[in-house]
Amino acid sequence: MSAQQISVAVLGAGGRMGSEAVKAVEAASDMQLVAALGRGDSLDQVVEAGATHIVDLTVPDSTEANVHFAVENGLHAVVGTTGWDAQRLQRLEQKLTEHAGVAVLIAPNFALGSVLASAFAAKAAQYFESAEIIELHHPNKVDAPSGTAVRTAELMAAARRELHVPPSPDATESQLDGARGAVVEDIHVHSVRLRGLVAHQEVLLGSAGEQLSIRHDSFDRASFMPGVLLGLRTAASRPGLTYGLDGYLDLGL
Ligand SMILES: NC(=O)C1=CN([C@@H]2O[C@H](COP(=O)(O)OP(=O)(O)OC[C@H]3O[C@@H](n4cnc5c(N)ncnc54)[C@H](O)[C@@H]3O)[C@@H](O)[C@H]2O)C=CC1
Ligand SMILES: O=C(O)C1=N[C@H](C(=O)O)C[C@H](O)C1
Repeated sequence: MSAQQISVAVLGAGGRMGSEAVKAVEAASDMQLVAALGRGDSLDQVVEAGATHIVDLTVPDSTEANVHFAVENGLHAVVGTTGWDAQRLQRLEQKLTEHAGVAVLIAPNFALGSVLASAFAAKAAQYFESAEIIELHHPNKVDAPSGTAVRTAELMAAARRELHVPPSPDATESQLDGARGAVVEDIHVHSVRLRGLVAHQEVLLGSAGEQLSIRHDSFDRASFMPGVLLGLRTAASRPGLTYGLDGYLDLGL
């Protein structure tokens, strides 16, 4: 093993994403897969195997404990699992202050096109009256709205606040529960679950007489793997918490 090799443990290795990540790490000449864990496996295996990095692609209920374990053991973590709300992020930041030099990347979406689409949407949301998000996924997804949609809404809302853009106009007075979707920081988010889909998102922006749609489609989970590898290659040089793969990219937007 060369000195520069990254020793990776994949958590959630039997899942849709985890199994892709196992293949991607095995195919990377600068990485070595040292452990592949599924539900019920002891995290101690990660340390015993000599991992320097973990990739977490598990479930929202498990990810926080997995990442805290990694940090406590001095391992860098690249995390794609959803469920990282403000409280979890805050607890993780606190934990990282006790373990200087350890890096965690929480990436709601590893696909470069998706990261770009969210960044474009945030910029564009400053210039339109109305802004809503539709996310569309395979029906086996356990969470709604998607982590990507939540992050996109947060970025859009922050950008709109910066320019004092008022909330989107909406005259709805009565509705069936859920008819207007979930509301994330004033942005309505609609979740579609449909057999045949993988991971898709459309941001709709409207002003008088015009509409801009910003759409991204992942047709295959291979689309997420360059981002996973980028995360693994970059993490050690970016100690502390990074939320969003855009934090490792120079998007200049
Ligand atoms: N950031 C990104 O680009 C992407 C993120 N995701 C997210 O990744 C997560 C996984 O998605 P999928 O692979 O589609 O789900 P999945 O259900 O196919 O895979 C999850 C796997 O984790 C295993 N698991 C559960 N708890 C575990 C634990 N404590 N230790 C080890 N393994 C454990 C399960 O048995 C299962 O095999 C979801 O939160 C999903 O939203 C999915 C696609 C892209
Ligand atoms: O569960 C999925 O499939 C995906 N999950 C992530 C999310 O919730 O945003 C990333 C991508 O959308 C695929």
